[in-house]
Amino acid sequence: MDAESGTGRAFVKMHGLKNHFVIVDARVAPYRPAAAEIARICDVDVGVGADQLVVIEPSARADVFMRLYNVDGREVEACGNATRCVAWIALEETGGDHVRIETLAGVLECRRIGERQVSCDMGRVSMDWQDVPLSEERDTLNLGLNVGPLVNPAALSVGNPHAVFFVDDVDAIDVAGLAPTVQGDRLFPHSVNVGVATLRSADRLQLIVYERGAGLTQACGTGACAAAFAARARGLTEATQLTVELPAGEVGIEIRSDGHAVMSGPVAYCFRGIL
Ligand SMILES: N[C@@H](CCC[C@H](N)C(=O)O)C(=O)O
Repeated sequence: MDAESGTGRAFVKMHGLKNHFVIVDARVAPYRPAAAEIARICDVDVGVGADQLVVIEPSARADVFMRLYNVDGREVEACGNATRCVAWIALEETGGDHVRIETLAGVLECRRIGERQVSCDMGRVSMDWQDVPLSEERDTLNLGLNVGPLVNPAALSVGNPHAVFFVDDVDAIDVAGLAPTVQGDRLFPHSVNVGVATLRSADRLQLIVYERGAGLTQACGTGACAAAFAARARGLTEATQLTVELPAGEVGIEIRSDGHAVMSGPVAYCFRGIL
């Protein structure tokens, strides 16, 4: 099999709360797709359609290695919803209750918690400006960046970069219209996933995420981790177990005392095919 071309490869399409993934198993035959091919596969008009392309590779440190590409072809470090999907594939293969997934952001521990329900330790959330990364030293808790009604986000890394704005009513915000300006700010040398959140109660957040390289998605797992962590860091809540409501449904986020975010939520199969 040609490592550059996806033609003829089997894939499975899965989603985690309608965050859609084309998943290719490259544990036997290597697969390093070019940006144009990734864009074509993820384009629902000419390809399969997905928010990210996910490639499963062998790992020397964990059960599998998960490689992630955004629609624009950029390889990215982390994806919460894809982690649950790949974990479910590995859990079905092993029949066990626990799998380890290596990513560019580290090795993630994942557990079966029900039928097509997975819990993943997404690692330590960082508010160090160099980890996000930002282009210069700033207070990441109060970044002081304003774009229209979006004011003063927190900046965080969940392996990948996030800016989280808290607003009174997320439904009143034109997230798709405003987020590209945030992403283009010189503070974010690698761009950023933009989350807009409203605290609905002490342990419940509503969140919309405009993802880097994918735009508005129905759910973003790392975005949910970032919003829950930021809500606590800002002192908006003291809850350590939060429910995050995304357009397509809910994930549970536990913020552990060691700073790790543990995300729990569903996975679903859509269909299988040949590229
Ligand atoms: N949908 C994901 C995040 C995917 C990567 C993101 N677009 C980035 O560029 O960092 C999730 O569920 O976390």
